[in-house]
Amino acid sequence: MKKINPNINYENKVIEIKGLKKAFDDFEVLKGVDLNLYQGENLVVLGRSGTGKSVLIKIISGLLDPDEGMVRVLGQEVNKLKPKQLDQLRLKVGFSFQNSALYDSMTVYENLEFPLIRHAKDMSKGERDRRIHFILDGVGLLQAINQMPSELSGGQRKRIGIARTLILKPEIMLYDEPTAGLDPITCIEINALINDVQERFNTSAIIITHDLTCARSVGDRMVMLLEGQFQRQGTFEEVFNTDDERVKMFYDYNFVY
Ligand SMILES: Nc1ncnc2c1ncn2[C@@H]1O[C@H](COP(=O)(O)OP(=O)(O)OP(=O)(O)O)[C@@H](O)[C@H]1O
Repeated sequence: MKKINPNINYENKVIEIKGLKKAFDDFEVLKGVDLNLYQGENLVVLGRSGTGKSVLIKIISGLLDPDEGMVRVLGQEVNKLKPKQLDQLRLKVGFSFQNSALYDSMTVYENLEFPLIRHAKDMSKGERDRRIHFILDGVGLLQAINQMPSELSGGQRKRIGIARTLILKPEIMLYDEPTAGLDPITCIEINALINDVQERFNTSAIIITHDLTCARSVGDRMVMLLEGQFQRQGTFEEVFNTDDERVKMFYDYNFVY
């Protein structure tokens, strides 16, 4: 269970969402979602498969347009931005995908250098080198710097994927199912890393997960998407202390086999 985090700034909303709606044909996925992410906070978004968690994250990162509602990220309304402004904003929002998607033909070093060459064109080779060492040290994998992704375990690849997202120093991290497909011990390590990233790099984060052990250990707050809306939110206990059968089923699925 996570301790109360004194570093969250509840005066500063880094993401603010109001009345967000999104449908595909006549299937309404998000039916008027309100959500705030505060600076320094790790917010967990829970929900069964197909409830619209990924759609939410895609709208936040400007990959999908909302049908209705307001989505403000770092003070900017995402769907009102011109393509160049959106590109600039995206550099401040790190997206850690489910399958870390490293480039197999590049070493760990080259995987981390690639986004810097592309997006930080003024950075000298020496600065890039220092940044890569700093970030790799931060995720505990400096020793893997010259290895190929194929030589790493699933958990290590996940760490490098997170490192690659961190390399551009994002203010917000979006983690999509960070522990999916990992064994329980590696899950614990990734959960610890997510908390470490929050502390060391001062990031705010949205973590999408089905894994309640992950939710409980990384979430300062959690919200549960049920039938297109956040119907439960608060601490882990506040979310799950309910007679709502839909919520109980979600809990039982995780802890009772
Ligand atoms: N581009 C799209 N076109 C049509 N339907 C879509 C599109 N993207 C998502 N959907 C539908 O929206 C619903 C929510 O999808 P989403 O991927 O957000 O679910 P999820 O909660 O992330 O699920 P999971 O936990 O399985 O990843 C699904 O029914 C999906 O089929």
